[in-house]
Amino acid sequence: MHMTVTDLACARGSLQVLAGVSFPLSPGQALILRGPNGSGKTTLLRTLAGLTPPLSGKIVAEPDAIAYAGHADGLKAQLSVAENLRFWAGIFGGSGIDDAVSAFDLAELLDRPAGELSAGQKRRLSLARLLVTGRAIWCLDEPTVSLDASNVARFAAAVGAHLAGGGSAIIATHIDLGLPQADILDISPFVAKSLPVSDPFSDEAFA
Ligand SMILES: Nc1ncnc2c1ncn2[C@@H]1O[C@H](COP(=O)(O)OP(=O)(O)OP(=O)(O)O)[C@@H](O)[C@H]1O
Repeated sequence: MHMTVTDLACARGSLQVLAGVSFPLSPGQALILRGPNGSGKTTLLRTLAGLTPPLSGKIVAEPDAIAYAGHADGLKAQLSVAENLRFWAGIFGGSGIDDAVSAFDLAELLDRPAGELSAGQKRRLSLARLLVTGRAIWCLDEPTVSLDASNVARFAAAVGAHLAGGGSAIIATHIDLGLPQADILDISPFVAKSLPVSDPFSDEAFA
């Protein structure tokens, strides 16, 4: 599924962060966002995912094409691993949880409450939810935080399989994910002078 971003300007809180961001994203393509701390990678991903309205510009994609995974794991602590996955599969109308369980090696953890998992296990469960959404375009913000080397490789394999199936991904990361086919988008040239926004949008309700 294609996405086209044209001349996008994005804000966070009361400040404009990015201006003039344009890129196409094709089925099978991974785009790695690079840029120093505070340059606007999270802001761009949140805007693409619809959590923050753009100041101007266009994002053209099919409705309900995007799945977003941000810094927070977003798990239901009292529910088990299996219940969390089934919950999200129900929300997104996905076909089941087996592929997600296997891709992120969660079989041994299925009956454990999500709140009692280690940080890396929570992250694996959080990322596994992407597979149950059935959505084509993954917007991922620092997805490998808390993952050890073997689980970074597991994540890269899941992204590779998603791309091979015609999906696409935009990933903000400071590490090398081992995705040789990925393209790089350095957002530094698009960093806006910190202009105040006339009608600030508070996104804290989503936090
Ligand atoms: N909740 C917020 N309210 C207001 N401004 C914010 C908020 N979160 C971030 N910012 C500001 O928005 C700008 C862009 O931040 P953003 O988190 O998008 O950068 P980033 O490239 O993802 O950074 P990092 O690599 O540190 O994760 C920064 O100047 C930051 O201080």
